[in-house]
Parts: sequence; C-alpha cells; structure tokens
Amino acid sequence: MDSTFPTPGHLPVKAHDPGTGIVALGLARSFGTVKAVESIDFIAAAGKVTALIGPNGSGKTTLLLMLASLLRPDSGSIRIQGIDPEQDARSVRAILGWMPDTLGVWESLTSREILTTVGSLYGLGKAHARARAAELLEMVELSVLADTPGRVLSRGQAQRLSLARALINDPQVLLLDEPASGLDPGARVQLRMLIRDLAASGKTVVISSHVLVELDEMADAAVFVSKGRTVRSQTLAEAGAQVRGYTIGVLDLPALRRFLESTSVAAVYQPNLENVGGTAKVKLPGESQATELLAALVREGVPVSAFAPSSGLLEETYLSLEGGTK
Ligand SMILES: Nc1ncnc2c1ncn2[C@@H]1O[C@H](COP(=O)(O)OP(=O)(O)OP(=O)(O)O)[C@@H](O)[C@H]1O
Repeated sequence: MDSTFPTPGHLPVKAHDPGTGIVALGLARSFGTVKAVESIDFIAAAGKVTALIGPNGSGKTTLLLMLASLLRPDSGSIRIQGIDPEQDARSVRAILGWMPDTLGVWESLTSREILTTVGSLYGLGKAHARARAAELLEMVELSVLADTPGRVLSRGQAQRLSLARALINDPQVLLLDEPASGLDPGARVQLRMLIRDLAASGKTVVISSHVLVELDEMADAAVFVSKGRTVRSQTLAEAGAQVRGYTIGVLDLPALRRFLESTSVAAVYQPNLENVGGTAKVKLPGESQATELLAALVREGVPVSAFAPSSGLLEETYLSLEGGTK
C-alpha cells in the first residue's frame, strides 16, 4: 500500500513504510441489521502503543477481530505489516498476538500445558514450546501456579495467562482487548511496564481499554471511535497541547479571583464553607500556559495549595467527543 493517509493530527504524510504496523481504511462490518463498524480508519505505528477508545458498543471488539483476521470486513482494506488478512490470514496470524477481553481457559489443563499446547499450534517444537512457556510464566509471574489447573485461576491470574498466551509466538503485532481488566494495582503497573518494553522493542501494540488515565501513561497515540466510526486520531503530545480544564486550590479565594480577573482568565469558583479558601476551575489552551499561570500565581503571592488538570489527557478528548456525538 503506497498512498497518503489521515494520521493523528490529520497531517497528510506519507503514511507508511508498508512493511510495518497496521493500516486499516474505510472498514465496515454489519451483523444482520446492526452496523457494528460503519466507517473506521485505524493506523497504528510499529514501536508505538496505540490506544483504541470508545464507549460500550462502539465497535472496538469488532474492529480488533477484523484486524486479527478472525472476522471478514464487509468493505475496506487492512494491512498488517503490509499483509492483507483477507488474502493471507495464515501469515497474519503467524506475526500477531491476540489477547481477547475474556480468555476461555481449558479448565483441566495447567497454565504450563495451555502455553505449550498453544506453542505447538504455532509450530514450536516440544522443547522450544516448553522453554517459551516457562519464560512467559516467569514474565507474568505465574510460575508458582504453572502446574495448577486453569479452572482455579482468579480473574487477574487468567488475564496474565492470556497475555502470556498472546506472546507465545513472539508476535510483531499485539492486539490487547481490555488487558488490565481484573488486575490489581501492582499487576497493572507491571503490565504498563511490560507493554512499554514490548513497544520499545519495535512491536506494534494496540490496546482497547476504558481506563483512560492508565492509557495516558501507556499510549503514544489514540484512536477514538463512536457508533462504529472513527471520530478522532491524536498523539498524546497533541492531546497535551489541547485546551484542558485545570482545578486550582487556594487558601485565599478572593486573592485568586482578583488575580484571574485582572488577567482575564475565566473561572468557575467554589468557595470553602469554613474558611476563605476554595477552588477555581479554568480552561487553559495548553500545558505551557498552565505552567505560566502557576508561576505567575506563585510570583504574585497567591497561596496556591493545589494545581492540577481536572481530568486525564485522553479523558479530556473523550469527554469533548462524547458531548459532540450524543
Ligand atoms: N456477533 C454479533 N452479532 C450481532 N451483533 C453484534 C455481534 N457482535 C457485535 N455486535 C453488535 O455490534 C456493536 C459493536 O459491538 P462491539 O462488541 O464491537 O463493541 P465494543 O466497542 O467492543 O463494546 P464494549 O466496550 O462494550 O466491549 C454492538 O451494538 C453489538 O451489540
């Protein structure tokens, strides 16, 4: 494929080294009369983590299934590392790791047996499959449960096994559907580090998730979908540069109000009931303006006790889109 595509920020750049990442354009897929995916463009670069974000029922899983060659699109084109899954599903599956939102575990098999079995399905020899299974069990910290049956795994443990399963063939492209769901806070931090490492090693990583704050720390770019359509693509740097709500906490609200009014910054004020302090909510055009405002407040002696974005970067975009798509 060799043409120009809309990229995050909508800059028409030469999209692609055709050998890398994912390029899906104009995708549509219906189930009977339900248009699960109506018009989705999705680009994910190699070496980056791309978030797929959208409300329930917006078509994320349907899109991932098409990218994974498990579902045929009614129309549109897909290239995974330059390969068309409709023409060559086998080659796509060989380079792809798929972590579904819920893992069907073979209940009587142990975690080790599940991984070695999947390994042999990918054509790994017995010894290689066993070694790879041991390595992955170690990586997702399931070694102690390696020989207990799948049915006794907790939801979080099953999620970790699912991730290990998705990595068995050392895939170049990883599709993760809600990977953090069911994980405790410690396991979420580990997952985040693991995903960053996988991207740093050159893999194309796609994550569908509702936990937007977590994606802020994990993703390089995001594609927002709603009602089966792509409604926005942006990099995290672009998200950081957009208008954003900030909450300023002060010990002296009248002093803050005087300062903001003198500099024509509009705000919504919320006084404390028991003292002269309170909070103000403001909209600022970007992170550098936020830095400047904070510095000016400190310089002017306004007693600031808190200064923080009112929501996460991606959450800000999500909420603005939600408002516009309802
Ligand atoms: N096999 C199917 N048969 C009929 N309708 C389907 C099928 N799969 C999905 N749909 C419908 O297509 C729409 C998109 O579903 P999809 O699962 O892709 O959304 P999603 O964004 O992944 O949702 P969630 O965030 O809740 O997981 C929904 O209205 C869903 O009911």
